[in-house]
Amino acid sequence: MLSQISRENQQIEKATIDKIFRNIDDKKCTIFNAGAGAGKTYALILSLKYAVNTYGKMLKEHNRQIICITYTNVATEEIKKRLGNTSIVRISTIHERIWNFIHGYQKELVELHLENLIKQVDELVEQTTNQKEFELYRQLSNDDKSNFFNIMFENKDTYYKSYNLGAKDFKQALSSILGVYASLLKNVAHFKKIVNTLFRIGNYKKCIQNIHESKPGYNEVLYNVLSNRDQLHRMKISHDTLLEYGYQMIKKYDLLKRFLVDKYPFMFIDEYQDTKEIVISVMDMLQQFSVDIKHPIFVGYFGDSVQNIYEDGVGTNIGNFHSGLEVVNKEFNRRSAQEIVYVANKIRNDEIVQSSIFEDCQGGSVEFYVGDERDATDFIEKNTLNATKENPVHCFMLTNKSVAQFSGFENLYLLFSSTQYYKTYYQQLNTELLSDDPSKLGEIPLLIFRIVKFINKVRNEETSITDVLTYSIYANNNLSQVKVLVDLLKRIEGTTLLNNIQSICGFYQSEDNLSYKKVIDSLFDIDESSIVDIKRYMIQKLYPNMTEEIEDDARKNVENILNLEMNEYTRWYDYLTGNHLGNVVYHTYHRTKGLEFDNVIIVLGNSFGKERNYFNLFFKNYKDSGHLIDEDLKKYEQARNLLYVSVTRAVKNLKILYIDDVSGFSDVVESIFGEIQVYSRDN
Ligand SMILES: Nc1ncnc2c1ncn2[C@@H]1O[C@H](COP(=O)(O)OP(=O)(O)OP(=O)(O)O)[C@@H](O)[C@H]1O
Repeated sequence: MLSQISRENQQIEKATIDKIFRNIDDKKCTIFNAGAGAGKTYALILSLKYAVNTYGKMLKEHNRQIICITYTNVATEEIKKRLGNTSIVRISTIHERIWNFIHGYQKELVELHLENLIKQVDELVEQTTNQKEFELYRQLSNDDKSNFFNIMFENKDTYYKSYNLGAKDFKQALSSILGVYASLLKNVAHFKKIVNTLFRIGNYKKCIQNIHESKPGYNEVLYNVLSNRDQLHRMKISHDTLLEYGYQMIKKYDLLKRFLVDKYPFMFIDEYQDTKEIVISVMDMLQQFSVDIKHPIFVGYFGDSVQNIYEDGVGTNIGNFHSGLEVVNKEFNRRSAQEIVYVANKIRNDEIVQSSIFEDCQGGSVEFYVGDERDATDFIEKNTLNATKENPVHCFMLTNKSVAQFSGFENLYLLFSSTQYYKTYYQQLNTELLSDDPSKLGEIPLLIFRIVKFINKVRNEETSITDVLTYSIYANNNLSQVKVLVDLLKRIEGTTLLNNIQSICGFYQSEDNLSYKKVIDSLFDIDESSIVDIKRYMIQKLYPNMTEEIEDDARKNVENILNLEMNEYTRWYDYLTGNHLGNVVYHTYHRTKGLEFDNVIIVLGNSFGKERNYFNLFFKNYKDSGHLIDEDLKKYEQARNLLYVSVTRAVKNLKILYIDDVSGFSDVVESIFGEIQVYSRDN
């Protein structure tokens, strides 16, 4: 099955690829927008190879390169593997690339950073003048405001040490220090908001002053790949700010544009649909500029607007940000059996109607069952009896919770999802707690990920030293010093995450080993490497709008997160890093993007995330979606895209268990998936 291609189809496919090659030659910016499994990633690799073979010598002679931008680090590695070794193609995520574009222009970057700091100060000062939490603070005279700030600044240590205490103890710890300003403690949550904001303003102002005075460490902006929060006052930026700075720099400096278009005449972007608009604008700026100076570059976008599953992706709007793109289509499917392609076309229901490129494309299967949520475990068990570790069944689960439960880290998931931050930004859990790309994890999950990764590596006898220690550490120590350090790291122990962190911090305090301190400082990457600071940081991030009523719960929840067994964290870590140990592999729908599996089970239902009516909204409006507007249209398209991405991962066999009633739209379900079968545990 899926092996024989007629000469005619071969030629049609070749013509599509040739069209892309011609556009590369003619520097005609192109969008290859084709359905799932059409071979876009494959075509991208062929295009890269073509550019290398045709232009490699010239590029090398002129010290020029080809750029390929991928959506995740995982995709970067995959393309590197498939392309093979070449120094001419630079493959990376957009963040790494943008940083590479701008990091050499530190004078200009620092200027931009300074402007940003001034803007941030203005915005924070504005908050103190109009937000309700600052009401009492506003009543102070200017002298009192600065006295209050000075007192708090001098007593920063006490403030932070007391930060995690209950409201009563917190007030007690601070009231004597505050003297006449103790009345500000009336509402502890408001008080903390006031002090944190004033500290931030103070930090930013200090940083502005240090930049003006050219103090050491203030003549350079740093980007930390493994952190997703800005520390502007420390001259450190993270992902979003990096893109913003990149955009601003390229917009402002023609010389930089000139350098970039000369250096990189070919740029390829994979999964364009989920790329941020600001990135497309950067590409557009560069291309327009290249035309103006008569050194045209080639920009090629590879993707599928219907596979846009992240809200900040450009999707169908790409034309608004990069105009004049030449569209190349391909309507063959290279991945799946005909039975799956048929279902995919039906879901997509637009002008792209795929047919398999293979003559022997029959023999796959699609089965649609209706059952109960309680049937899911049984359904999966019965349908995976023949699965093996080498040939597993891949189950896409409707909820993050069930993925976590089946993968062995349900408690961790439940604790995070019950925090204030993730209750508010529920949709973010998908990426911020479950992404296989560390750069997409949330701030606290990423901190914990780093710690768990570090502990796992330290405990694993096969880990090499260079994997745990940075170059600067082992290069600045002699062998016996490195041994002392490694022995110390190996003494870190504990059965819970908290025990491990306590053990790490214990040695930090008791041992006089500078290298150890450096390793731990860069591991935690917070103000101070102490358990108090970690807790405070977790509370601040997971409860950004703290009120007195929720303070106790917040503290308890953070304690519970820390008190979870290390084994559970290791299972979460294995899940994130794709270290699958069983015959059945569980996925969130989002994580399956770009992948393909012979046998797929999808557990499906009406709701998705916090949305009660999601997939049912899609099925109900399927026959007449033209009347939908605004939120409903957005939701309809999101549900369609996610369903499309999911079913098109299957190569041969697809089984769907719908865990809600489908009677209101059974005709649509049947027209897409065929006969509806009723699943019952007793059969
Ligand atoms: N020209 C080709 N020759 C041989 N195999 C191909 C070719 N094009 C694609 N394939 C194979 O077809 C399958 C689907 O291709 P690919 O993953 O590139 O599709 P895609 O369009 O990127 O899919 P999706 O959008 O669903 O992620 C892969 O197994 C790939 O190796």
